[in-house]
Amino acid sequence: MQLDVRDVSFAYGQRLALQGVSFTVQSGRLNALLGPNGAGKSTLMALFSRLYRLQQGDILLGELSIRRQPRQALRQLGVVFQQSTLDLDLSVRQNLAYHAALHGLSRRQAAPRIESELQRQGLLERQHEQVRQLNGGHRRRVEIARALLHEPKILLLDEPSVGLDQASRLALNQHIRLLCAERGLTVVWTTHLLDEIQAEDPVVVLHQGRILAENSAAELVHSSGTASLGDAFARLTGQTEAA
Ligand SMILES: Nc1ncnc2c1ncn2[C@@H]1O[C@H](COP(=O)(O)OP(=O)(O)OP(=O)(O)O)[C@@H](O)[C@H]1O
Repeated sequence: MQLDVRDVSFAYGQRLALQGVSFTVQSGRLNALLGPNGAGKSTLMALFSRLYRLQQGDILLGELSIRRQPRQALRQLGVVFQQSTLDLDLSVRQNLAYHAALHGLSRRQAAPRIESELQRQGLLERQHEQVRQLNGGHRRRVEIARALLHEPKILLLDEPSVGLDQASRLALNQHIRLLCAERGLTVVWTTHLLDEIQAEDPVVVLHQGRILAENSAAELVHSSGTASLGDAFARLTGQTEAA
């Protein structure tokens, strides 16, 4: 499912965080939303998930407008926030069951979905362990399994690899790509870590609340006449590092 951001602006009081932001997220792909600290990535995520109300513009999930059909639109969306929201004292399975109940799934509906998501995330054998026992990478996977329980078409991941070691970061990135390929999931992956982005990935570059570029990573490098995505990013934003 495609996601369209149309002329979205947002201010915290006098402070303008997003200014006339428009871009399209491609269906069934890992789309990178790239920007340095303060670019407006988290604000956009909060608008996608209706944590904040739109002040100007609209966001479309397929044909569904967040402004006009908020409930139906939200049903298409799974979200993993930057800060973990798992209950560390509950088991993996209990965390998922609790979330399923919040989404109005009966136990009978929830059980097979929980099984299949845990299987897909390679966590079925660990379902009865307390989340506290898991490492950072596995906790992220529990959150992803939980975000996919209601079978959304679009998954938002806000800086999902923050706090993970290099091996877990890579594994998580590959895992998400597999979900895109296997079930046509549309993913928005916000990051400031350029090595998580591959040449063919659609990339949106956000800087100081504005879109600076929207293209594949390879095209961004090509059109900026630079040698790497890091250099292209530096040229676009005037920064040497994305962080
Ligand atoms: N609650 C808030 N009140 C006032 N200003 C805010 C608030 N949240 C964010 N901002 C400001 O809005 C702008 C965008 O911030 P946002 O957190 O969306 O950026 P970001 O790209 O997610 O950065 P980071 O990677 O640091 O999370 C920044 O200038 C920030 O200072």
